[in-house]
Amino acid sequence: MNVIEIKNLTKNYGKERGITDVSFNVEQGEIFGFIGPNGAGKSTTIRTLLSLIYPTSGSATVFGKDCVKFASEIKKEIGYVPAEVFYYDNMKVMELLNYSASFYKKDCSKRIKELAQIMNLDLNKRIDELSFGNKKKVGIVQGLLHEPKLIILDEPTSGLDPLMQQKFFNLLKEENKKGATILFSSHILNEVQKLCSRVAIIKEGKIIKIEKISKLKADNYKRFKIETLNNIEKDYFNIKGVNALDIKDEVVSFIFKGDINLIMKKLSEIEISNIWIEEPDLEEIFMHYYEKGE
Ligand SMILES: Nc1ncnc2c1ncn2[C@@H]1O[C@H](COP(=O)(O)OP(=O)(O)OP(=O)(O)O)[C@@H](O)[C@H]1O
Repeated sequence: MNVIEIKNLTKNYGKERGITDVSFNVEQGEIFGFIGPNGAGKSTTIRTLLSLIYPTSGSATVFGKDCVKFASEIKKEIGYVPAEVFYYDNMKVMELLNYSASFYKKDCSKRIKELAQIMNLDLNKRIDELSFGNKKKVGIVQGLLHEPKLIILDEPTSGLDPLMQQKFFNLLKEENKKGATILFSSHILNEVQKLCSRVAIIKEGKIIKIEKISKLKADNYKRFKIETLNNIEKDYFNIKGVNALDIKDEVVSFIFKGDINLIMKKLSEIEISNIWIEEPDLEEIFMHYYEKGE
């Protein structure tokens, strides 16, 4: 069963492009990633799903219900963590969370305390005393306190330190084990890979690929920078999977996609003095692979 079904969803902001003909489904029990560079249309898609904005054309359903017609009913089942959180500064964290909980007809007080403990959030602080990261944690607790069946997260990790990100990911995995379906939007491929089973990739308002993470992982993108002891022939690295090749004197750099053994063999045949192997960011992968339709 599909918890989310998005069909040919288009949203224009006047003459500005928002999203164009976006279609994808999220199955029950999935952790589904939604990735794309800044301005690609992730927030627009999510905000349309939540009826915070209305589609220009196309439709979407959540739990089989049209997201515009049944907006208020659907909202009770969704936990939403927005990309940016704005609060009334003079409220205490606990007051704010109790206020949020009052929209759901159940006692959320135990869960609020549990979540605050997991996320290391002081419930007695005033909102205006909190750092950006701690405000983000308030948004996370606010989104999860009613134990929603569908969790929608829009770039939720910005502002969280690596330890807290890990705790948050564990929390999401637990919610998922308990049965929650998760839509996780991000522009960081690496974090989506850690958590999700499938991803939709959006670029300039259009879905360009829907892929299993296992396939993306097999693609194994790496950025190489190598310092060689001798000058390298221009076409030495001209092999399948190598992109953005740049050779300047003894410094060679490129992005590689494919069987890592192939490139290691190539490297073992030349004398090198230094090497850096890093994860390319999503922008680079988009620029050098998806744009070319590889
Ligand atoms: N309120 C608005 N008015 C006009 N244009 C908008 C509005 N909100 C978004 N857009 C445009 O819609 C497009 C998609 O933006 P959106 O915020 O959905 O992208 P995103 O993938 O969430 O990016 P980011 O990671 O930067 O938040 C962009 O071109 C943006 O400029």
